[in-house]
Amino acid sequence: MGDRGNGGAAPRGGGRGAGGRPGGGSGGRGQGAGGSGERRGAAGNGRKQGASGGQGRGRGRGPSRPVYDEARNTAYDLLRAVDERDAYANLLMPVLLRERGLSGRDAGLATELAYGTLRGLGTYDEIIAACSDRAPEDLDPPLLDVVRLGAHQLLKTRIPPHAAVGTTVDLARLRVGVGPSKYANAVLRKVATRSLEQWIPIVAPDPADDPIGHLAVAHSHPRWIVTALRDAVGGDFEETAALLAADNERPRVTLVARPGRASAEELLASGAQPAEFSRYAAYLPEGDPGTIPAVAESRAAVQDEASQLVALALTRVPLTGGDTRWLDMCAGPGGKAGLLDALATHGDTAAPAGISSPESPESPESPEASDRPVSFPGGARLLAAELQHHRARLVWQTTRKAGVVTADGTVPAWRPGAFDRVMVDAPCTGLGALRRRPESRWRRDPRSLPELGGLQRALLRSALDAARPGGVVAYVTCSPHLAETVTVVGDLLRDRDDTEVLDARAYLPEVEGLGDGPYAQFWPHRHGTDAMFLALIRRR
Ligand SMILES: C[S@@+](CC[C@H](N)C(=O)[O-])C[C@H]1O[C@@H](n2cnc3c(N)ncnc32)[C@H](O)[C@@H]1O
Repeated sequence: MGDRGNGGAAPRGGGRGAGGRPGGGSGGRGQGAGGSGERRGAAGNGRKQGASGGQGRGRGRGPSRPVYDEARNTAYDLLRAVDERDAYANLLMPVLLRERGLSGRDAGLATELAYGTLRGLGTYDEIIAACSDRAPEDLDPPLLDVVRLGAHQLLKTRIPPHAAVGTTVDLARLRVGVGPSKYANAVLRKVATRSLEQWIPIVAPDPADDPIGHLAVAHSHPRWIVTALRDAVGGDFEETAALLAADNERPRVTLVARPGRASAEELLASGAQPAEFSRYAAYLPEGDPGTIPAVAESRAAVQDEASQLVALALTRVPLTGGDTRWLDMCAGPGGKAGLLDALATHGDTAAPAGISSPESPESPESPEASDRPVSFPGGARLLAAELQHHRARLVWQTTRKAGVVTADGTVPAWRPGAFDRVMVDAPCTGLGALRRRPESRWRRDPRSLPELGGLQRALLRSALDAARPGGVVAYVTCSPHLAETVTVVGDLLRDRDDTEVLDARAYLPEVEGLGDGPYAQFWPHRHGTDAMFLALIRRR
């Protein structure tokens, strides 16, 4: 293919244009796969097929009736809902699976196809463009989604090419129309002529000319996100590529055993596997977490390990004086509040080596003389605040002893200096959790950064005011974007002489590779966690 010149991976059609780039420059590369605007309604006239592979159907192309494949139709419906209704894939998919009675292999296939297609569509659109005389953005969005689904199966799964093409053409016939199905067939047969590794150098910009554009296409991320992540890892392109690749992997399911209510050992006995970092965590290799008794009874929950560790780090900072009043200022839907509530009540019952209990003989006589991490003994109470009432209700459901209020953290409903420890898990772009929300990279918009930055600064300012002298604040984002992390903290603290930044890494002795300090930055490619950022700030 000739000079691409445009460089950024962004979805070319289907209305998911966040961070998109103009045009697409796909003209003239096609080899004649024409399309038709013909479109039909929903599925309904095909023969139903239970198995997901689409093999052994003993039919030729053309006049035979298309086979209805529940897994692929479900994946397709999810893609359409994401496009048409701005649905959240991770919320809608479990509903669709339940409604359609899909479980086991078929549920796994539907999920993999939908999520994988959403993650990879930046790359797939470039390849589709190279195989067609029509730019993806000029296709009818339903047809584009079908072709993307087919491309994903051909390029990123072990589904045999004939099954990937055959089932996709059937899907197109049933859901989009006979004419479009011919177009899908022609394009996918061309896509199938090369592997993903062979297509990348053809469709992506030369890395020597445009390294950001190359990574954007090769790893299916919008260009602005590649730039932001490159900056966040310190400018190293190899590490950026590793991070982008990790964003395209399915995240493992991590459980948290809430202290005093469950233990990691109990989760292991229920089929989970030992976790790498948190003493309260366990990994669930397969199956529905809701079937684990401790999870069903809210004594345990699904929670990324970095989320657990930033909450733990806040509780490990030694304090002078009382330590009974904690605040979670942005608590909804309640993941960190659930853990903080249990820690406040029962204490850090499973502290790792390197963390002493405040009473232990090796502790300094006055813990406040040292910044050495300590394990909290229990006996505090959490107040959880959340702006949105429906999210505050979720916090109320997930906590046991905490007080829960619907409140704007920037307009405090509490008096200044009221708390010993404050968590502010600020609203952010969520660039640290792209693995979890497959469509989110295409929805995020860099233009939201200034507004978010203003809110993040206001919340951190209010959190510092809410902490008493000697108290401690954790500023957390699920984004490594520098504009949401070090810039926010740096800007705010420049004007305040009543604060001291602690080395957050010292409170996470079980984790290496958290950066140069004083902040701690988790990474999917290093730790297998979300890219969570933590700053610990002591109020003087
Ligand atoms: C990143 S989420 C918090 C996640 C939560 N800590 C957890 O672990 O489940 C940020 C939350 O802040 C809430 N929020 C946004 N603006 C707020 C404000 N001014 N005051 C309090 N909460 C706010 C959002 O509604 C959202 O629920």
